[in-house]
Amino acid sequence: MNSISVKQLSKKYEDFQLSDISFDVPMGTIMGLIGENGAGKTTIIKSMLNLVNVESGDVKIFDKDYKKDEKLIKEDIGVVLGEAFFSPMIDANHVDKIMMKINRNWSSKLFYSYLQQFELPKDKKIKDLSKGMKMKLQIATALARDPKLLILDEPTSGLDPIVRNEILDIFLDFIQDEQHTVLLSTHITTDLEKIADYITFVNKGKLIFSKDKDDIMESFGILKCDEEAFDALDPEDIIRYKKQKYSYEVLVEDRDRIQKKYSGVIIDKPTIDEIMMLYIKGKE
Ligand SMILES: Nc1ncnc2c1ncn2[C@@H]1O[C@H](COP(=O)(O)OP(=O)(O)OP(=O)(O)O)[C@@H](O)[C@H]1O
Repeated sequence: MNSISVKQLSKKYEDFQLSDISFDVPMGTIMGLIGENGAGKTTIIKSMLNLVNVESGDVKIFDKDYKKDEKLIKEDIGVVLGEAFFSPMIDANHVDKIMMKINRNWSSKLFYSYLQQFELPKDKKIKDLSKGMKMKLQIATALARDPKLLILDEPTSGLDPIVRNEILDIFLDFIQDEQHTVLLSTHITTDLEKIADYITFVNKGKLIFSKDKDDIMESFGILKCDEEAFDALDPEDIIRYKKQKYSYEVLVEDRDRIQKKYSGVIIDKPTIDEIMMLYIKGKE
């Protein structure tokens, strides 16, 4: 069963068009949403949460319609959008009191256990917390509602590697029972290499791919060759390429097949960053 199913989502801003975005997130998995600044990641998340009006698209969360069943669905979603979420003048104790009143799924016990785990003070005003501490407080607040689905926009940006790893471990723990799901957007693709099951890549409002991460890592390759070998490549095998001074870097898919087809060429296993860079900056 899919926790999230997005079909042909389109949203237009004056200078930006999100076109026909479709992807599924199976229950019990972590999906990473990647793309450069302004690619449309936040717009996808906001559209799915019905925070902005879309031109078209069909979004199902827990198999329910995101607009018709919005209230019901949102009881089971923890959201971290990376924006100010409470008055800067209150502290974590106050957050607990407010959330207890407005959310029937709220667990103070869980909240305080996350505060302890994240080493967050209970009585320091939000305005006096560091950027990383503010983000951790938001994540603790989202988790303390005991949601089935966590949706986070750049949850680890600005956090040091140790805290980032702690947070990634929390996401991994969260999905352990196969009943919980995480969708997060990020620029830190190495985080996704560690924890994601699926990756959805958008560029300039268009879907490039939505795939199983292990398939991505096993299938894509960067072929390195000289001009003569490049000229001999079948254009169908070239996804994108970049010309260096004396050589070419070519993004290919199904690298074992390509390796057999062109003997003597070097094909490296790429990182997600390298795949992204070649898709965005490479020539077709
Ligand atoms: N409310 C708005 N009105 C007009 N344009 C908007 C609005 N919100 C976003 N946009 C535009 O939509 C495009 C996509 O923005 P979005 O925030 O979705 O990108 P993103 O992939 O999340 O980028 P980043 O990684 O920088 O957060 C940008 O060109 C942005 O300027």
